[in-house]
Parts: sequence; C-alpha cells; structure tokens
Amino acid sequence: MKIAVEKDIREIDLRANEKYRISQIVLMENSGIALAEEVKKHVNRHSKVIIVVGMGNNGGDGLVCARHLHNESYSVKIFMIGNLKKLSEHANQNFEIIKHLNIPVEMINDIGGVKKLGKLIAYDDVVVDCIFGIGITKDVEGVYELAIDAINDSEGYIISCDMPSGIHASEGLVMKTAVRADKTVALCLPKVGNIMYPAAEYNGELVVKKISVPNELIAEMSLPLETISHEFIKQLIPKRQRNSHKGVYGKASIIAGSFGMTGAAILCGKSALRSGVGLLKLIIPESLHTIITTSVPEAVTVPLAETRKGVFGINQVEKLVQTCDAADVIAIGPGCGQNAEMNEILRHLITLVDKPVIIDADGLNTLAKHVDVLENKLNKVVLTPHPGEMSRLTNLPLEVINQHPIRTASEFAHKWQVIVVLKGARTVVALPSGQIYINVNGNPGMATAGSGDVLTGIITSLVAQGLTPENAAIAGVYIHGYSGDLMVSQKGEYGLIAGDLIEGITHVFRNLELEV
Ligand SMILES: NC(=O)C1=CN([C@@H]2O[C@H](COP(=O)(O)OP(=O)(O)OC[C@H]3O[C@@H](n4cnc5c(N)ncnc54)[C@H](O)[C@@H]3O)[C@@H](O)[C@H]2O)[C@@H](O)CC1
Ligand SMILES: [K+]
Repeated sequence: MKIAVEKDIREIDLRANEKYRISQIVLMENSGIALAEEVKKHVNRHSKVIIVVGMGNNGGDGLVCARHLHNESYSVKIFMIGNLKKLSEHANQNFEIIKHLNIPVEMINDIGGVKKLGKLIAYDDVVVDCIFGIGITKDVEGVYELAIDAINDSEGYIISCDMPSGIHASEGLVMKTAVRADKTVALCLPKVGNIMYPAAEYNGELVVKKISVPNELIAEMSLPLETISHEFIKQLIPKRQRNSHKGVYGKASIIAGSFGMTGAAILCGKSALRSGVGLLKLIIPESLHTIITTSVPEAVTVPLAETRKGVFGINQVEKLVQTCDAADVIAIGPGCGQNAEMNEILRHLITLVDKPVIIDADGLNTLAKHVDVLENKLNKVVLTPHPGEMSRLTNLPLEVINQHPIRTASEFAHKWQVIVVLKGARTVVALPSGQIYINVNGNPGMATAGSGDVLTGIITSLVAQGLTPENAAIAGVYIHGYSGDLMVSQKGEYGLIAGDLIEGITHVFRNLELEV
C-alpha cells in the first residue's frame, strides 16, 4: 500500500478539487462519516462520545463525525481547543451547522477546561481525538499538552482521526507528546507517522479508510513510498520448474567468517541454501574449513590463506576474484573482520568484477572507509546496514539515522546509486530510482545476533535465482520478517534465535509454494 507524507496529501486535495471537482468540504464530510463508522463499533448503551477538536481540518472531520453520530441519537459532547478565530474555513462551515444542533460544546482554554474534560471521560466512553492531524507544525505545549495528557490518562476508548495528535505525519516523530490511541482511522492513505517508529506505537489498531479520492488520482501521483505487500512478494518468487537442475537456480558466492565468527558464515550460507539457490560457494579463511564443511555440507568451500588473527590474509585477492568469476552474485561481509586485505577484496569486487554484490556487516564497515569506490562500481550493489553501520557509512550521528531512517537511506541510495536495506523494526529498502519500500512484518524476537546474516543469505539466494537485486532486497526483508513471525509463535520473542529464522524460511517458501 502506498504511504503518504504531508505534501502528498496536500497535492491529493488540490488535484481532487481542480481535476476531479471534488471539493475539500466533500472530503471532510466523507472523513467525518468514516470516523463515525469506526466510533460506532466501540460504543454501548452507556457510552458517551467525547470529541476533542482543534482548529484545523482535523477538527473539521471531528465536527462532521459529531453531527452524524448525533443524528443517529448517540450521546455526543464536543470540546474545542484553540482560538476560534483561527478555525479553518471548512471546519468553520461545519461549526456553523453544529451551532444549530443540540450538541453540547465546551471550549478548553485553560487547566480548568482540561480538568473538566478529564473528569467527564468514563470507562465506557469513546474519546475521538481530532486535535491535530497532518498539519502539526511544532512541539505540543501548554493547554494542548495538558489536554493530550488528560486523554491519555482517561479510561475511555481512544480513537484518533487520521493521526494520533502530536505525531508528525511526514517524519514519524513524536512532537514532545502525543495521544496514545486504541485505534487510528487514517484517511485516504496511511502516512509515514502511522507506519514508522517511534510514532507507530501511538496508533493502536490502524484502519485506513477511503474518503472518495478516486483511484485514478492516487495512481497518477508519483508516490515513492509504499509498504511491502504479500501479493507483491508472491508474484516475485521464482517458480521451480519440473524439468530443471541446480544450474537453473543460480550460483552464489559468499565471502564470510573469520576466527571467532564462523557462525556468521554458517548462518548466511544455510539461509541462502534454504532460500533455494542451486549452487553455493562459501569463501572462508582456511582454519574454518572443517567446521564449515561439517555444518554446511551442501556448500562448496573455498578456503583461503589467513592472517594470524584468522581473517583473510595477504595476496588472496586475485584468487578470490577468480573464484567469484563463475558466480551470478557475490555476498561479502558476515563475520569477516576488518583489515587492509578486506579493503582490497571489496575494492576489487566492486570495481573489477561485473556481478551484483551484496555487502553486509564487516563489508560495510570496510566500505565506510572508502565509500567513493562505489563511483566505479561495475554492477548493482546492495548494502544491508543496521543503523550503526549506516551511521559509519554516512558519517551522520546515530540519532539522525534513528530519527530519519527513510531520508538517510533514500539520500544515500540516490547519491551512490545503490540499493540500501536499512534494517530496523521497520526496515527501509531505498532504491536508486527513488522508490522506497517499508517492511511492516517481523517482531522484536528477531533483534538477535546472526539475524542479519540470515537476511543477507536470503537476498543473495534470490539474486542468484534471477530476481533483480532491487526485488531481491524487497523480497528478502519480507521473507525474513515473515519467517520471524512464523517462528515467534513457537519460540517466543525471548527464545527466538537466528538459526530458527532459517527453519522459518522453509515454512515461508512452503507457504508461498502452496499459495501459487
Ligand atoms: N485528503 C485528506 O486526507 C483529507 C484530510 N482531511 C483532514 O485534514 C487534516 C489536515 O488539516 P489541516 O491542514 O487543517 O491541519 P490540522 O488540522 O492537522 O492542524 C492544523 C491546526 O493545528 C494548529 N497547530 C499545528 N501544530 C500545533 C501545535 N504544536 N500547537 C498548537 N497548534 C498547532 C495549526 O495552527 C492549525 O490550526 C488531516 O489530518 C485530516 O484529518 C479532511 O478534512 C479532508 C481530506
Ligand atoms: K488526530
């Protein structure tokens, strides 16, 4: 599903009006009706509906909702917060109607008004939060902050209109404080603030409602952001043919492991195999050979000379590059360690070997020292950083990455023309074209050592099987999260480990096979 930022919604409103002759007041009417429909699901015969409205169009939606509920004989009370002189044009039109109806309206101007609101809300009540939507411009202070606290402290069921008030629609940030809703009714499209953390925690259940914006209009907008859908992934997954052999499903070379980090190579390799690659070569420091062949007997191993520290040693570059020549895709980084040899290996792979390269973990830490080698890349490059690695790649503080993951990933993808998979509770896949995919499956159990190695294995395997690196990155994060969600039901969030994700991959592909 497409995801909007504030300016997209402004553009949608403008086009709806100018091209399709659908005025803002019609959209507001539909928004208020959609909101009322959701409210009705949560009222009982004891309930009051308390609608708290601000001075913008979000408040206008609340006034429409109040009118429709009142017409259907629900017990409605409106609290208005702000300076009435600043009421938006369309909210004001609706306020004029409300004045003629028998709906009680109170102004909240000070702490007294806030206390009155707080006292009124009882256990069975529904509070409809229409203070701010996408129009929030600054931190929430003063009486607004107190009103939001009162709503959060209440025992009522809280429904937010469009956005929980206090959430920045485009950045997904909390503007000092925000309503903690039980349900959020997003209008027309979900916004970044409904999807990305920390804001997403404030939504409660997220429902997206159509408000009569034509599908044609949405289709003609160039909206770069979207969530990864199951349907999309299903049609990407390569079908296995009856009359086929291992060569059909691609050759992957994975450069991984070092003394003390053998597991990364094993996890990454097993994950690639479980994701369907035909032939797998594991290129590893030689002392790991026995343990790796025992753990991943299905892979061909290429042991290379190593330093005394157990990382790839000097003069191995040429041999390694030769070894990769026959591969359809190369992955480098899991558990590799960092040394001068790694710099050289990476530079050769990116600038002299014409194959897609997936770079993870220590591959990224190595790349961070010489990002400009990407200027001379011969083929597509996929980077799979976590926020710490992204911070090293961009030289931006970690807080900036955490606060603006979409922006940092997409700017880097655009600048260096690479595919960036910025990992997190909402993994962002940013493509050089400017398209951005957000993954919404997965769970906190997956925040565990080795989880990233498994993801790299899946992406590598999918490229080997013929997916474009862009599609492999998108499908990879989805399959990884899907696996985590299947396995967490057996292992729990504490018990889930990276090896379980590899087992989960088999169930994911089995489910996808059965759905075809
Ligand atoms: N296409 C759509 O999705 C439509 C959306 N509509 C609604 O319109 C909303 C957007 O309306 P607006 O642009 O009027 O914006 P909002 O209603 O979200 O908020 C703007 C108001 O809040 C004030 N404000 C902003 N930040 C503040 C702060 N920190 N402290 C105090 N006051 C603050 C502004 O001065 C202004 O009065 C959407 O969220 C949605 O609810 C519908 O009415 C119509 C169509
Ligand atoms: K709201």
